[in-house]
Amino acid sequence: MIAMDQIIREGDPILRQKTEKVELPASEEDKETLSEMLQFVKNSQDDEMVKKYQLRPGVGLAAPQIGISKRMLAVHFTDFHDKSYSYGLFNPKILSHSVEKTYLQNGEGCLSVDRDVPGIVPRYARITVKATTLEGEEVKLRLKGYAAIVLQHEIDHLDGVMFYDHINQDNPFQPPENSTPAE
Ligand SMILES: O=C(O)C[C@@H](Cc1ccccc1)[C@H](O)SCc1ccccc1
Ligand code: NI
Repeated sequence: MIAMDQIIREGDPILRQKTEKVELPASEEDKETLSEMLQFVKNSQDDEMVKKYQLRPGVGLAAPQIGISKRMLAVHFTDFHDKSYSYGLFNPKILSHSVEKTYLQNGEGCLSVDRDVPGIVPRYARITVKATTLEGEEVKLRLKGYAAIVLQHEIDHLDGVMFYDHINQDNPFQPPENSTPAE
């Protein structure tokens, strides 16, 4: 079971590396790792598990955050319209995105960042992502709003990008042009 002491924190160079594609069909080892990542995210939303193992709640986890520089991530969340997402994804790739941007009005956090970094994080409002699921299925996900934000946050991790890299340093709370807050 993945615990918080296995989560890599900012400052570790692995969080700034571009990850390697996973060879498909995925090995049993890679499938086991991705399955454990998905289970960690689910556990982080279970009150008893959070209390028992001092977990920090999360909606996603990328492989570099547990020290593995591979293109795989797990997400488990319900968006603001009660649509649920639960995936382990190999080699996710953003095929296209909107010009329009969105953002969370309270900014973002990160399981690898043990400090508040205030500011608006501009994200594409709509994205199309292709990937291979933990079950080996090729999927094309058309995402908007909160779901688009979560996947962009996690895919950023696979490219060594942290959420605060996107914050406007001159005016952190200035909404980006052509943007609406996620709802
Ligand atoms: O560190 C991670 O990658 C997991 C992040 C993902 C994330 C943060 C902000 C916005 C979108 C995705 C954690 O989920 S941060 C904690 C958290 C928990 C519940 C809801 C939002 C953020
Ligand atoms: Ni993060």
